[in-house]
Amino acid sequence: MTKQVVIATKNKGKAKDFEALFTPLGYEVVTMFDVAPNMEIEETGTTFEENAVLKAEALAEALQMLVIADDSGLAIDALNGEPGVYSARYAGDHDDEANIVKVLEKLQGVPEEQRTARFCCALAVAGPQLETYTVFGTCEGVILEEKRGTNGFGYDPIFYVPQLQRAMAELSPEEKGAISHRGNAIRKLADVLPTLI
Ligand SMILES: O=c1nc[nH]c2c1ncn2[C@H]1C[C@H](O)[C@@H](COP(=O)(O)OP(=O)(O)OP(=O)(O)O)O1
Ligand SMILES: [Mg+2]
Repeated sequence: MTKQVVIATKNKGKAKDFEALFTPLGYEVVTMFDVAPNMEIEETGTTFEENAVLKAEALAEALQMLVIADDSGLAIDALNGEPGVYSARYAGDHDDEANIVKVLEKLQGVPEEQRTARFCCALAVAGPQLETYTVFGTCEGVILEEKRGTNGFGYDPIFYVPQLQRAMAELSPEEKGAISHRGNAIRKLADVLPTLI
């Protein structure tokens, strides 16, 4: 029987990222679409960690199972860390295209050397009999002036990865996982995960 890992997300792009990361480790990824499609979890926290904990604990409580949640976003230096924890709602309601347009407008005229940014990812692990804990991963980059590539999701088309000289949306899911904030956070879970699931 394949081991399953439950992720408290309703973001299909994130789910794909997790599949690329967990499939090679022998886990099948299960999301809220499979186990709690009608559940809404409000993200009332002011940090990535707080929101990740909220999501993980709510779903773990509902399912009485071990759950991982991801709260993530983009922090742009020239915008004092915006959109940050509000990344999904920056231009309204979960509209990736509108969010990108807003970022590009705000950065209009800002030169390349001042367009530095990082993706952040807090993962929370929660479950019955388990004290919830979190890990954090980041990925450094530069905000492009226009979109490049069609892979990934969210802000990937405007996030340039200097290390690979490509936009995040020009990477395969495996290439992204090797350097991404999400991949870096998951690698911090690698030691404990087999003991939990
Ligand atoms: O690898 C990434 N590549 C591009 N964009 C990304 C990435 N990682 C997070 N992001 C952006 C997308 C969204 O605007 C926000 C996450 O918001 P966040 O609340 O964590 O996720 P969500 O609401 O889309 O799904 P859910 O809460 O159900 O997991 O940051
Ligand atoms: Mg969300």
